[in-house]
Amino acid sequence: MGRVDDDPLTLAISPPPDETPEQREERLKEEAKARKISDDIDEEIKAAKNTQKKKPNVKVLLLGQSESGKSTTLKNFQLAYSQAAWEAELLSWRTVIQWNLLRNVHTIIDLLTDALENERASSDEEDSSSENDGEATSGPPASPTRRRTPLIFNEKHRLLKLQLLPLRQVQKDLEGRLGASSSEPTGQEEKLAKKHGQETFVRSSIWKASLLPGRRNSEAAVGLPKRNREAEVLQTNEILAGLAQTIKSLWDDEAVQEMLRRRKVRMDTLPGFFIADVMRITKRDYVPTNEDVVRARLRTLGVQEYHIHFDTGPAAGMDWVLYDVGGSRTQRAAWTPYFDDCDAIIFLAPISCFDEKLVEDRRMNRLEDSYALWREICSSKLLAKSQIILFLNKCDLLEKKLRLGIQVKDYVPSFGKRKNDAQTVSQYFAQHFKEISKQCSPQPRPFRVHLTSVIDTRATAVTLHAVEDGILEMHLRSIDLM
Ligand SMILES: Nc1nc2c(ncn2[C@@H]2O[C@H](COP(=O)(O)OP(=O)(O)OP(=O)(O)O)[C@@H](O)[C@H]2O)c(=O)[nH]1
Ligand SMILES: [Mg+2]
Repeated sequence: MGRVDDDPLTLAISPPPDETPEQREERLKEEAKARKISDDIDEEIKAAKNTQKKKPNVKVLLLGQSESGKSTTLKNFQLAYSQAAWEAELLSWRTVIQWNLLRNVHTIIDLLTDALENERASSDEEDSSSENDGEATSGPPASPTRRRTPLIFNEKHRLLKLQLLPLRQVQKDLEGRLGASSSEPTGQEEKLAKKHGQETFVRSSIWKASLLPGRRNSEAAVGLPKRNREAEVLQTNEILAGLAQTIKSLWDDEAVQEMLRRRKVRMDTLPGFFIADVMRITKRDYVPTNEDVVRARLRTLGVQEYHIHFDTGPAAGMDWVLYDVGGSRTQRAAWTPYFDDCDAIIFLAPISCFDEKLVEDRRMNRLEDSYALWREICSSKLLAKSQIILFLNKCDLLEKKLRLGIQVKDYVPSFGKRKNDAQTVSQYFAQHFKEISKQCSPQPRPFRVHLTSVIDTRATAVTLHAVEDGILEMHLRSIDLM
């Protein structure tokens, strides 16, 4: 091994042996200058790297059909990573929950009205001796068009209807506060509501700020001075507290429950189901719980941007931008401009919907619509480099349906004679999504899937941590490549 002095580089840059003191001083000055330039360059590179790492926020899009659980997933992000903001906004959800409750009430009242009218029509034609004592009857499901429907309602029900009449106006007021707009229907409730001329489409972008006490007026405040608004809120709370017991009587009524069973309306599986909690949520000092907020239903219109700042964990110090979009067909054209530059898509497919039809197109099976949408997203060239994470959502409802004996093969013939249990069914659906991803992706991409029930905030927090790690890893890798 040679001595350091023999090293050609050392020899080349070492001072000449006959250097004078002036030359030495000059040389040292030059060396200091060069060192400064080199240090400055190093600093610039470091700063550039830092800004590169900070500048492009992680950009995530939540996609999927309407009612697939996109906004609910967003709420889970906020709950897990922006706790302070989440808690500050809890109270604003009270209005949405009250509105959801009133929609439950009016779904029942509309069915009841229908049944009562039907009763009158049939009793006109029937022998008056056929009227019973108003007790609920058992037997085949009642159909509104079928004659000789056994009568199951009495004066009590007409009185309940009358007592709850003021709630129509309260619902309208709440819609005004939330920013009611179009009349695009969703599901059974909306169909009925539409029939009765109710507004059912609520804009979710602008309502929050105006509903928090002490917040400044915003677009959603619909022109009401703050004091009037607060008075209106108090009045709503009072009316609801005053009618809570009547709403409970309606819900607990055996004939009403029998009517729902016969008409195959499973209220507890409808989005925004709160009537069973009426006594709790109409208390004057009610503050929504986390679970109430994730169960609250408010449709998204357009594309809404949310910023999440990570304080802890592997993404600490970073800002993520999440885009929550409206999922119904008319809303989907607005998604594409957001594909550019997108790090990851969280795609939600509600797998409990295998036996349901799209509200906006009653010929289209909801699972088929999810497959078609997934195909489009996977094949998008703009998204070729984006990570796509699939949430097969509403697994809790899938289990409920299968327990009720609903057969997947009746709606998905290719499912054949496989076991009709949640595990087999979800794996079967997952496999189908996987194949589409493999066939349609412009370049190979890993298939990442999670079975979720995003109303379960604890389980979802665990899923989100896994998602966070995956997205972050890919984001940092893409920065390294820049
Ligand atoms: N039981 C159950 N309900 C869920 C689940 N995920 C979402 N929901 C409920 O389904 C309803 C619709 O969820 P959203 O998150 O509002 O749906 P979305 O995809 O944002 O719908 P749009 O805004 O219309 O595109 C809400 O009332 C949720 O509480 C789930 O996994 N299980
Ligand atoms: Mg939404």
